[in-house]
Amino acid sequence: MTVSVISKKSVTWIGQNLAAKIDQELFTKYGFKVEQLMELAGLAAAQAIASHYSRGKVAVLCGPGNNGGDGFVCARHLQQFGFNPTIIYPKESRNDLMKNLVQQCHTSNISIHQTLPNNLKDFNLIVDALFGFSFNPPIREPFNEIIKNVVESGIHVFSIDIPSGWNVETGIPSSAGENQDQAYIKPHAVISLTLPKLCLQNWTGPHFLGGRFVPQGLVDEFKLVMPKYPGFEQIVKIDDVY
Ligand SMILES: NC(=O)C1=CN([C@@H]2O[C@H](COP(=O)(O)OP(=O)(O)OC[C@H]3O[C@@H](n4cnc5c(N)ncnc54)[C@H](O)[C@@H]3O)[C@@H](O)[C@H]2O)[C@@H](O)CC1
Ligand SMILES: [K+]
Repeated sequence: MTVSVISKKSVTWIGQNLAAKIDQELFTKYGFKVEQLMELAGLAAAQAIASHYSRGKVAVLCGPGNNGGDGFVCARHLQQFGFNPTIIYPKESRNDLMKNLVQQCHTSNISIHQTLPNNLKDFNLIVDALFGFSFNPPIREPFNEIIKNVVESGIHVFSIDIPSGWNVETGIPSSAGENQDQAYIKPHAVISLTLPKLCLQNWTGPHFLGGRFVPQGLVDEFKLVMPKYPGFEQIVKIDDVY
């Protein structure tokens, strides 16, 4: 599958407040349910992974918030695409949305674990769906230890929306003068959702963009420049080529 490329300069790059505002309006003024957008976000992530990596064993790390929800949806679609996903879900959330996602994966025979498996080395890819645009450092346990182990494993990591542990606007903790003990994901590839966040502006690795669901009224209201998706595609790639 060939993914169309767009220029870095052809979209708006957004900070944490604007990302949260867009999110809120989608659910209030525009009447979306989180499940609807999460399904499209997780599907876009799975499509980006399938376009970029060979089929194999994938460990999907799911956090307690909606970024984690994207991870559960992504795992379901990866299974449909012929991958063999396993979910690692360290901090169970009590809300119905996450409970339903657990049930969907469980009944699809996708195994769900609380801690990293001992055989992590057997996995071909790790999907990072721990934290998205609502992450506020410093990172709390058990996530700091998990991220350290993931980085040490050397396995390629695909991050959803934001590499976990990064400050949403300033990027890796050390560059922001924050605590050096803070672990952070070093992604091999990323998919930004809706619009790319400021933390990735200087990042040069494979960068996908998905989340083709923002209504025109919201685009006009916040004066956003959205990606031009070709045809009926759900993902594009961001590059410096133009
Ligand atoms: N607006 C959009 O485009 C959409 C966004 N979605 C996803 O939703 C994400 C945002 O979801 P949420 O707002 O639920 O938040 P996140 O999933 O980014 O994170 C919130 C969770 O992380 C925990 N957390 C925050 N900082 C922490 C720290 N320092 N240490 C440990 N735990 C910490 C919080 O307690 C909370 O449970 C996006 O990044 C994206 O992945 C999609 O699901 C739907 C559409
Ligand atoms: K993430």
